Amino acid sequence: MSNPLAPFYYSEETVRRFLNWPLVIEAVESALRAVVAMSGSTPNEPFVNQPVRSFTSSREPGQVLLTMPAFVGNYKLTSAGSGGDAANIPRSTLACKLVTSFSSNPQREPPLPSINANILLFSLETGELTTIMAGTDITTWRTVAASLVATKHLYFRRFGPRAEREREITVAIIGCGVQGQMHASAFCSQFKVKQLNLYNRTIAKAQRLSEQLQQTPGFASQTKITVCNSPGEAVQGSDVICVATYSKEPLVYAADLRPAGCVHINAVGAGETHYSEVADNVYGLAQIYVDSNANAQSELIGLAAPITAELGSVIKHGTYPAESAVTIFQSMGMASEDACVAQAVQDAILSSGRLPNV
Ligand SMILES: NC(=O)C1=CN([C@@H]2O[C@H](COP(=O)(O)OP(=O)(O)OC[C@H]3O[C@@H](n4cnc5c(N)ncnc54)[C@H](O)[C@@H]3O)[C@@H](O)[C@H]2O)C=CC1
Ligand SMILES: O=C([O-])C1=[NH+]CCC1
Repeated sequence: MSNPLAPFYYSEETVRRFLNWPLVIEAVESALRAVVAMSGSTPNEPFVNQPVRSFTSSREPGQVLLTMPAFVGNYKLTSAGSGGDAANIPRSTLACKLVTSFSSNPQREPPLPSINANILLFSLETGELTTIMAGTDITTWRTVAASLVATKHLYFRRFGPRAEREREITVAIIGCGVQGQMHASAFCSQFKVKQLNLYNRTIAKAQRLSEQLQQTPGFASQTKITVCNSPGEAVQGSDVICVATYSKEPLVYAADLRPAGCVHINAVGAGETHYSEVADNVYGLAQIYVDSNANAQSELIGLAAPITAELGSVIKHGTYPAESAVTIFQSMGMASEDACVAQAVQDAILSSGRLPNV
């Protein structure tokens, strides 16, 4: 019998209470691994059916609606975060994220986020819509988690299995909007960041982020923060670079990278194309990793260099880059990441005994 209360609704405020790094990182890593397997290729292994997402332009340039469906089969969520009876049981999720990107929203009065999302979860038995979950924070957290996972496997693991806990790094954040802010705080909380370089087109925004970070309880006191006057200044001497803007012009150039290489770049944002923030001469010397080859084929047309591999295959097979490599994680964002995180959040909410429709 249908649930008379369906679909359940979980607000942004409720979702936020259940987001934490172990839960989100585990769910995102599950999605990245699962996407490597084709549907039904190995029985009982995790797999993803993820058709290419659609982009619908709205009234003005810079206003777009993305439709992001995914089925993730046979994956496990074991972290304490997802908890309850659901822990460690293979599960499957059918979901669709609807997300808009309106790049001038932060200039509105009052300002609004550029990215606004909702995630729909469907019954595997009947196909009915069971849950609508606010997805704006999930989008931010899962995108940052993908960068954290990429940095662990494409940068730190070059230096051994414990390097992400032991090795001190300098991190550059280019673009201090919603993504840049969370990249900055997450990288400082998850890794040993000795130097954090912040750059934003409007410098005051980078200065505000610097002050906020320093006032955050528990913020790593060993991290020195520098607000930079140019992206080049932020990039120079950095081991890890996270770039998350709407720039149609390159902000990261080869001449600014450490001459000895040994650099990892998380290319998160986009102008008209995903790869416009990083110069062709960086792509030319780098190994390029993506979240999904299938999405790359339709969304990275014109990329200046070939793709090395999916991040999920590096995680699965331990095929880490050489120490001196320059690597780029070209993050596009995947529906399967949203599906796995939304499922983990729903599990955590239900195991807490919290009532839906809040
Ligand atoms: N890879 C993924 O999975 C995801 C990627 N994104 C992308 O990340 C980027 C940032 O998103 P949010 O932080 O939510 O946006 P936001 O609007 O909060 O921040 C954007 C930042 O970029 C800066 N910026 C904008 N245009 C610029 C330009 N032409 N040159 C230099 N700086 C510029 C702004 O000053 C602002 O601080 C966007 O391109 C968005 O589409 C967002 C969500 C997921
Ligand atoms: O994956 C995602 O949600 C997005 N990628 C670019 C804009 C939003």
